[in-house]
Amino acid sequence: MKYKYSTVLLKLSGEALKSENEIYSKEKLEEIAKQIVELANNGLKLGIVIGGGNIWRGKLGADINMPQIDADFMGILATVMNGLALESTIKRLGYDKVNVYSSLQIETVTDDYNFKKARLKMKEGYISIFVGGTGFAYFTTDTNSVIRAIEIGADAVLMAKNGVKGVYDSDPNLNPNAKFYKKLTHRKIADKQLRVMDLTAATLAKDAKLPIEVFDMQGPNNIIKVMEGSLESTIIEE
Ligand SMILES: Nc1ncnc2c1ncn2[C@@H]1O[C@H](COP(=O)(O)OP(=O)(O)O)[C@@H](O)[C@H]1O
Ligand SMILES: O=c1ccn([C@@H]2O[C@H](COP(=O)(O)OP(=O)(O)O)[C@@H](O)[C@H]2O)c(=O)[nH]1
Repeated sequence: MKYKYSTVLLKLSGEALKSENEIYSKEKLEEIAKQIVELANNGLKLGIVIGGGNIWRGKLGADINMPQIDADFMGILATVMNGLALESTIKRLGYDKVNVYSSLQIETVTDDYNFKKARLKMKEGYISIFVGGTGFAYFTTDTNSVIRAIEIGADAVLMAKNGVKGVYDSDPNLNPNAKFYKKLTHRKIADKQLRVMDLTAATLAKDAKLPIEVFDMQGPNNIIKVMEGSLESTIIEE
């Protein structure tokens, strides 16, 4: 199958993995992993950044009087758990060439990372799962997605949303008349404060001239469809 891209960085939020009451849905993990395996088997070079929002976000720290920096590191650890859950599901589906690279060195369960090694392994068909975010508090995995995309030489960041098909001029869940954008510049994201990623990530992507494609991953094979170019989405580029 011909895909639009040859190397991508796929950003998944933690929300994508959860069920109604559990931090993990077996069905959702399998649905995501199945598509990732098909894409990798068809030659797409895949880097994946996974968030931690199904388990913990730093902003929750305030609820328990926890300093932001401590709360953020809990969120960083949540991303490690999610990366291991995804790795295990991908391997259970029979695809063994997976590396989990963590910004926090956790030798027992993650691989040590340098971008040159990751690029070589990806040329051999290895999927790179990046966990631990940037490894710094006060950031989010959106920023880490842009950083890792630059490092692996990705053609684009594929930003998966849950139930929203792309970027609008306002929150479509609050404003039924929100206008959908098929195309946008990075600058417009910042200028119009469109909440689709944090401004640090948008600015970094603009400076690196890195395209971002925002799509809704909820839907049968939507991750495959967006790579084939057959899914309506928002493309952000200069
Ligand atoms: N301009 C916008 N375009 C699209 N979605 C927006 C916008 N502003 C706010 N939203 C809201 O942001 C939500 C996605 O939030 P986000 O934290 O990025 O989700 P995810 O956890 O999927 O990454 C959407 O469900 C939507 O309700
Ligand atoms: O570089 C990073 C990435 C993540 N986080 C923390 O980890 C949490 C989970 O990451 P994120 O919110 O990006 O996950 P997602 O919303 O994509 O599930 C964030 O709220 C932050 O508290 C962080 O401190 N630094």
